[in-house]
Amino acid sequence: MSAAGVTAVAESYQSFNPRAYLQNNYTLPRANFTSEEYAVPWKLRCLADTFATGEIRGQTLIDIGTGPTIYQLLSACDYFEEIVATDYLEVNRAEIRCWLSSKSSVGFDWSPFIKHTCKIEGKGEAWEEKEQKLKKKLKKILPIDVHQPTPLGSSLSEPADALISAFCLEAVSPDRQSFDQALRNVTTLLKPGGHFLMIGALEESFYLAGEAKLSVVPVTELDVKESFDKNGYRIRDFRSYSMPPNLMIGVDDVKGIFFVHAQKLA
Ligand SMILES: C[S@@+](CC[C@H](N)C(=O)[O-])C[C@H]1O[C@@H](n2cnc3c(N)ncnc32)[C@H](O)[C@@H]1O
Ligand SMILES: O=S(=O)(c1ccc2c(c1)CN[C@@H](CF)C2)N1CCSCC1
Repeated sequence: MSAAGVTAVAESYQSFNPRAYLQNNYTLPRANFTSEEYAVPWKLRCLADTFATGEIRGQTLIDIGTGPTIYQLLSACDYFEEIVATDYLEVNRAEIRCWLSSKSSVGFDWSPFIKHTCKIEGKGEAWEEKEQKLKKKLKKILPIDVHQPTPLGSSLSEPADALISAFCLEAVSPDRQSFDQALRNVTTLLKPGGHFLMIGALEESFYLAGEAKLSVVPVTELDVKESFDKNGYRIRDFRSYSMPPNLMIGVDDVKGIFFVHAQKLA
C-alpha cells in the first residue's frame, strides 16, 4: 500500500459534497427507470435477483462505504435482522441519519428507487412499507477506513454474515495494490462462508462531487476477479454493464459497471 497515495486520497475526500454526488449520479439522466438498458434497473436487478435466491441471509449485513445512498440496501432488508451502514466521512453518515429521521422531504427522495425495487421483486410490497422496513433494520452508522487492517476499529463485535459495497474500493484506492489490500482488510469483517456483493466502476479514473475531483483506480473485470481470487473467495456470479453514451455526462469517465457475488472460503 502506498501510504502517501492513501493520504492524498483522504485529503481529496475532505471537499466531497454529498448532495452534488447524489445530483450527479442519482437524479436524471442517470436515474432513469424507463428501460432495462439503463444503469439503475440493471444494478437494482442484480441485487434483487441475488437476494431472491434466499441463500444470502443472516443476522448482520455491513455496507462498506455507504456514502449518502441507500438504494444498495433495499433488496437486502428482507434477509437480515440488522444492517450496518459505514462511511469515512461524517457528512455522508449525517446524510444517512437525515434520511432515517426525515418525516418529510428533508432527506434525499429515494422513492423512485424503492418503487422500482418493489416492482422488480414482484411481491406486491408497497414502497412505503419497504422504506419503513429498511429504516427499522438500519441500526448503526459507523466510521470506516478500508485502508486500516481493522477497518471498523473496535466498533465491530463479531464478523458479519454478509458484506455489500458499491463504488467504494476503486474510488478510494490510489493503485491496484491498495485496492487488493483494502479488499483483504474488509474481508476480516466477514465470517468464513459469508457472502460479499460488490458493485463498482470499470475503467474509471476520476469522478466529481461538487468541488471535489476524486481519483479512481481503473480496474477491469479481470482485475476484480483476480483480487477476489487472491483474497480467498469463490466467485459465484459476475455481471458487467457498459455505460451507454447518453449516461456519460462529464461527472466521471466510467466505462461500465461490474457486479460480483463472491463467497468467502470457509
Ligand atoms: C463513490 S462513493 C460510493 C457511495 C455509495 N456507496 C454509492 O453506491 O454511490 C465512495 C465512498 O467511499 C467513502 N470513502 C472515502 N474514503 C474511504 C475509506 N478510506 N474507507 C472507506 N470509505 C471511504 C467516501 O466517503 C464515499 O462515500
Ligand atoms: O451507474 S451509475 O450511473 C453510477 C453510480 C455511481 C457512480 C458511478 C456510476 C460512476 N462513478 C462512481 C464513482 F465512484 C459512482 N448509476 C447511477 C444510477 S443508479 C445505478 C448506478
